[in-house]
Amino acid sequence: ATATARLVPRPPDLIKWVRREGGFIHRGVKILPNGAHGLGLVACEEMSKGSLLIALPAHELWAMKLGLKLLQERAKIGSFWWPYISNLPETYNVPIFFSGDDIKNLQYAPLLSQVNKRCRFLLDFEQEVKHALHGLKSDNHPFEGQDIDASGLGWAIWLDIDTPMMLPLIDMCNHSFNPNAQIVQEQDVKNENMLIKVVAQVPIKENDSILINYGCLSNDLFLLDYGFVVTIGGEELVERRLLAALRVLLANDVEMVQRHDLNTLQSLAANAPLGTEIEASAFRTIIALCVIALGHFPTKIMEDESLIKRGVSASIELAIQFRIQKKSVIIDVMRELSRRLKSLLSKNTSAAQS
Ligand SMILES: C[S@@+](CC[C@H](N)C(=O)[O-])C[C@H]1O[C@@H](n2cnc3c(N)ncnc32)[C@H](O)[C@@H]1O
Repeated sequence: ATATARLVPRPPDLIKWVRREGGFIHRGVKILPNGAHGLGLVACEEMSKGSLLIALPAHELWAMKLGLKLLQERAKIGSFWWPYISNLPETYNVPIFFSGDDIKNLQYAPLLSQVNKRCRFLLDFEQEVKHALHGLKSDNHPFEGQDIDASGLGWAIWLDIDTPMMLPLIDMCNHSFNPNAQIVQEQDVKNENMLIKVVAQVPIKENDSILINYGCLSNDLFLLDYGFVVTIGGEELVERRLLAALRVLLANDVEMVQRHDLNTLQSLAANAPLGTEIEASAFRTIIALCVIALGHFPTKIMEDESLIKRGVSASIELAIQFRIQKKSVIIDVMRELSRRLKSLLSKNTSAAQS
């Protein structure tokens, strides 16, 4: 999503519209371009922890299922929802819009099965809607004569995947796993309606982006639902629980295991806590798991690179880059563990010789 790729090139002012409709927006909150993330909300002044940044006015449609309703509204220029809808990206760079060739190029099983499932659903749905609308005159047509196809439905449904709500302005917030703001829902004291607010979770400095956590999703789902991936690979070389589990499984001396606390067993820095032999077996097992994981990819990195060179759509390039990154993380782990294994074994040999 970029600043220019809106449904309307010069959309009406969303902030003004939300305020006019009774919503609250902190005076320091602005919509600004946010690099490769498209538009985003930015703090133009310091805000303390707990500050109310946005409160949407209670409105039955804020919490309404989107989908077809959005498509219906998209047809009505100047409708109540127009300032919101016209600010939405025209399309989303997500695999729902992949073509058949793109899907073949992707060749990555977990994503492919999701894409196929969704595409099949959209295509079936397109047929059903077409059937129901067949022969309707335009003055009777619920979508004002708009052609309702799988891609339009995909556009509408995309918005509905994780947040089954219309959240004008709030949905301008970009994602981070270290968010500085969060969405809270509160019952309005005056009536039954839910109030939806964004509140600063930590102190926010001037010029900071206002970021919320979209959820603890896997990168596969981030790519599928939002068209981006977050940095992969953590600070640790080996997942701590996996390391502890392997050390314990491979050990045959219960007492020796019991002499160590869980933190030590989970730590790669704790040098071979159960002895060199167990440590070497644990490293070999992890290296073998890496080999199996690499074997599950249908392509080699070189093939991925040549696919990109041949020229593919932006979404496919992102998916392929993601696949390359995943493989690189695995290869780096194998390389580092092999190095550690070698040094472990050589220390062992020199200890035995002396
Ligand atoms: C709910 S919208 C956020 C507003 C959006 N940036 C815009 O310009 O309308 C979600 C989209 O923002 C972008 N985005 C949000 N967080 C991101 C992140 N951490 N990295 C990359 N892109 C991100 C992606 O394009 C995603 O599909």
